[in-house]
Amino acid sequence: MTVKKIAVLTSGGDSQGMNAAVRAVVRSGLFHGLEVFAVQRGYAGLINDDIRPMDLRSVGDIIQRGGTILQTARCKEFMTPEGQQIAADNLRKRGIDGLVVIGGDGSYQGANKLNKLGIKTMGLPGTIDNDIPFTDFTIGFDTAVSIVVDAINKLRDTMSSHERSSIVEVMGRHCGEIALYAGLASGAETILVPEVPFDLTEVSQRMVDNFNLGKRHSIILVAEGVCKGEDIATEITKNTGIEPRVTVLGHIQRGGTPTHNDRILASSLGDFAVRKLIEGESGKGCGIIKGELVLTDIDKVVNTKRGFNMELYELAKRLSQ
Ligand SMILES: Nc1ncnc2c1ncn2[C@@H]1O[C@H](COP(=O)(O)OP(=O)(O)O)[C@@H](O)[C@H]1O
Ligand SMILES: O=P(O)(O)OC[C@H]1O[C@](O)(COP(=O)(O)O)[C@@H](O)[C@@H]1O
Ligand SMILES: [Mg+2]
Repeated sequence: MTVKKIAVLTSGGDSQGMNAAVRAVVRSGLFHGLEVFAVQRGYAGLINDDIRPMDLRSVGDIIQRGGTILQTARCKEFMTPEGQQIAADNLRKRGIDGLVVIGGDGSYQGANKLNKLGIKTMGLPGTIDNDIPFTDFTIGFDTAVSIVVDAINKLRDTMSSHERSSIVEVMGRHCGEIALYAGLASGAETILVPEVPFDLTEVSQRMVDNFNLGKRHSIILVAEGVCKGEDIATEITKNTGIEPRVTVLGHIQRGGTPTHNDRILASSLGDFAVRKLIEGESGKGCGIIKGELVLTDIDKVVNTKRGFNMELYELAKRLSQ
């Protein structure tokens, strides 16, 4: 049986493009004759029954906005079977039989639980971390990388004027994708990610060699999942006497207007999720692989670790000599 009433929520860390995805789900659902509801504050809103009907105008003027108009939450209560049951019951009592969850790997775990409780659930990859498998990119990643690259451009100006080295700590909870892409795009000499072991003595020596080779500055990009940028700086100073300046970009990476890539990805995936729900699919994660929209069992998505692109990593290393 196909769905008649669906809901959409955003969960976990917000990401640029979540609004574009909400807009796509609402407008595509209405276009196909469904009733569409929005849940405020992710899974917390499901438990608190904070659910409202949406119309075409409720998602006007949001495609260009960062953050999420539906707000988001990290909800402990939803981690319990009792919380999940309340959430499913609140949807059911309104006759809502389909749910689109826009969030990261944690939110996918929650979507999987709701699917097992009989709610037809679709996951949309919304996180800056790009840590979800079975999609080349997550919504927000492109914008976050652009922000990091822009910041490094600025740092280069001052660092090269002083012939200094810079350590930039970027987000990525257990995942080095932001560091990898931003590092390659900004010409960082060293990229430190949780997926690849490294030796700080070698990293320190590389910095010294770079200056001896005539470089006027040196950039180390470290994913927060490795350690704090300050810890790397302390170690480098101990090894070499060089005093790198540390910049922690923090939540700046999660704000601002989404790039056109993120808006297009969000629009395509939001519409895809709705069409697949109508076709009777459920318990799937939506993704894009080599330009093609794909569905993968959400059970498989949450039980698979995303692979790391060693080719790009090696390329960044070769080109930053
Ligand atoms: N194993 C799980 N079972 C049920 N719900 C979960 C699980 N893991 C996470 N969630 C829910 O998803 C929310 C968002 O997850 P989180 O990891 O914080 O962000 P993200 O989805 O961006 O990775 C959590 O606060 C929790 O409510
Ligand atoms: O916003 P918070 O709660 O400080 O969380 C920070 C975390 O959220 C992220 O920005 C996004 O991660 P999630 O998608 O898992 O929420 C991580 O890169 C970062 O570690
Ligand atoms: Mg996550």
